[in-house]
Amino acid sequence: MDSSSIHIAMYPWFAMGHIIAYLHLANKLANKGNKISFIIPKGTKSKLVHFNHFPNLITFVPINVPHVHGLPHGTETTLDIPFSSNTLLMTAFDITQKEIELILVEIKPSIVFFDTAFWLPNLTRNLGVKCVTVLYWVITSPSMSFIEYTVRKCDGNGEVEFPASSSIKLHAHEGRVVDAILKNEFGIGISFYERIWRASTMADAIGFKGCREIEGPNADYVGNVYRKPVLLSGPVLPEPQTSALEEKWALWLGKFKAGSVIYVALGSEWILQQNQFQELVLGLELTGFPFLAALKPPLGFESVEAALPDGFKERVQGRGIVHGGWVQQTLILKHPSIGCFITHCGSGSMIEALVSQCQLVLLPNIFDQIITAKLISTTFKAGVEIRRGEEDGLFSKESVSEAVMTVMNEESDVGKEIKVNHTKLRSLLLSEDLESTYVHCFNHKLHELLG
Ligand SMILES: O=c1ccn([C@@H]2O[C@H](COP(=O)(O)OP(=O)(O)O[C@H]3O[C@H](CO)[C@@H](O)[C@H](O)[C@H]3O)[C@@H](O)[C@H]2O)c(=O)[nH]1
Repeated sequence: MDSSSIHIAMYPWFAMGHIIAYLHLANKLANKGNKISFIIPKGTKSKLVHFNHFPNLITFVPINVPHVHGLPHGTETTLDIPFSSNTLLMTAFDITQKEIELILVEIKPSIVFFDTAFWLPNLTRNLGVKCVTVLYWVITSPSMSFIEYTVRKCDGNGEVEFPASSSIKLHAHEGRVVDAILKNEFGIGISFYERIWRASTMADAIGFKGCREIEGPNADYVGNVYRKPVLLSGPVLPEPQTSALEEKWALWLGKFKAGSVIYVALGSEWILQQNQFQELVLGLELTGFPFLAALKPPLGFESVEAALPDGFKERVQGRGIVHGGWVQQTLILKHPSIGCFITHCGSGSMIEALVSQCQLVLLPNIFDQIITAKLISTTFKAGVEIRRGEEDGLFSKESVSEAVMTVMNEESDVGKEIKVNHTKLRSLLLSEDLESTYVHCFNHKLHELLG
């Protein structure tokens, strides 16, 4: 390690969206010569090694996830459980505190990146060396600033000016999702918002994945609220995977003409109700386009096959697949046959979507996804949201098909406008200097934090 390199430890929340995004950042920082100790649940390693481009500098530090009553044995990430059980997994995450302290004492990093582990800054006080903590959010800054603004508005305490570009109107069902962030328990005796508040108050600096060109001054708003330095890492574009697309997908996708296949994936957490699962796949059928849907089995089902509508499999034979397992999303999005991506707008998928050539259809579920979907569909007009009931938030097969047809119909003016706007965002994100400048400044700021 040369004198300008830093030893950084990273401990993201046990969600693949967080872990993978942290690993992409680890690659960018390793490329600058820094050494990273990447703490992960031990069973996730096999899904992550392909993303590690600097095995000489990025070391996985596997830990055991403690068992918590109510979670299936062996649960390690949100991928393994329904969303409603995330609070139990968060309890398990909090129980790792002692093990994390022992690891930090042993490896003595100079900087620790963390997100939902609000207790982590306290642990670094006893390491015997200076250690700076960075609360690094892979959740976008418009989402975080929206939550902070909502809290301050309710308290009648809006002394920090809110970025006007982010004044967002929510439907009734979306408002309830934001309310849950503020009120529901997430881990024992603490809400998600209180976690955010404690972590932001305790950290030495707050970092965000993202760039001002797309997300505006939202990160600065959050920094001002907590009076903390803000670091922006830039979009942290995924590095190409070191593996090739699985042959079965390459062969299947290769059967269709360029830009004709709809790819659907709703991230690693969202488990649909059976009715919504069926409306989604029936909507795909209705479009008449070929499709590949990578979905978790709906609530109460062991497999996706068991939950399909009657006769569906036979009707879409040869042109549609509903797959219940993990797929190589970044490689699928690069396949020339894919023309449309129905995404839940998780921050990882969104960036992958924006740098792809696909038309975007948006189906958000939880709070940050809702804010991101509004930014992309309303501010940038680079995607179309699937219409849902104002009160119940439900979508129908007709609304799924309608959104897809809007962007896939070559005669549609809206579709054409969306393509142009998406191309602008893609060009911005892929422009030669954008990412390298952000990473350079981010690395520089880390050195400044160390004094
Ligand atoms: O079959 C799959 C499914 C997902 N992925 C990858 O897994 C990541 C998923 O990340 P993301 O799109 O961010 O979705 P979630 O895992 O659902 O994300 C959680 O974490 C995100 C980051 O905080 C939040 O934005 C989301 O709201 C939250 O659900 C992406 O890189 C995908 O490419 C695959 O490779 N294969």
